[in-house]
Amino acid sequence: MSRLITLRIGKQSHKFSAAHFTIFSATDRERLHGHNYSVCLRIVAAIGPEGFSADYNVYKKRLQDLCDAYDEYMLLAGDSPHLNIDSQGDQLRVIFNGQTMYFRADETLVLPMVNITVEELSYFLLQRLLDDFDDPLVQELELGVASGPGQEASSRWIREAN
Ligand SMILES: Nc1nc2c(c(=O)[nH]1)N=C([C@H](O)[C@H](O)COP(=O)(O)OP(=O)(O)OP(=O)(O)O)CN2
Repeated sequence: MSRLITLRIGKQSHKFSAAHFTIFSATDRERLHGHNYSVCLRIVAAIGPEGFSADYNVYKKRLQDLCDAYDEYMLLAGDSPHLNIDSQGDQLRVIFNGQTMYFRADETLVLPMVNITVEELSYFLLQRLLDDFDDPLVQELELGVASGPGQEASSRWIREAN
């Protein structure tokens, strides 16, 4: 039987500030606003022979890099069926329900998700973490994103049994 432990990582610096609007339906959306999103990670891993499991410094750095990559951007849901997004010189033109909005292209990220919600962000950031992940001791990862205190969603990866 392997000895499993749980590591929880979520430093104060593991956050990013971004602007967005949640889309509720084809005709209903929030006004543009921002959040200080915070990101945390739960790691379930087998303990190794040296008395530690996953080196948390590695994951602290990975979370920080992820947060830095999305900090101070306007986030748009590139897979939303309700948004029409096209490039107009140095601007992105976004049409929602007949309303047109323009955002600076270099300050906007169009992300592959259907909505900019904590649910979608947690899944997206977890996939980015898994993109170059190769720690055989790790059995489970759960990445949480909070848009403020008390409102968080998380997405989970579990290693498949061989
Ligand atoms: N299931 C989800 N529901 C909602 C999400 C989400 O990501 N997943 N997001 C939002 C809003 O973007 C966001 O929460 C804004 O809400 P609002 O109440 O205006 O303000 P705060 O988040 O700052 O929360 P306070 O309680 O007012 O401090 C909505 N729903």
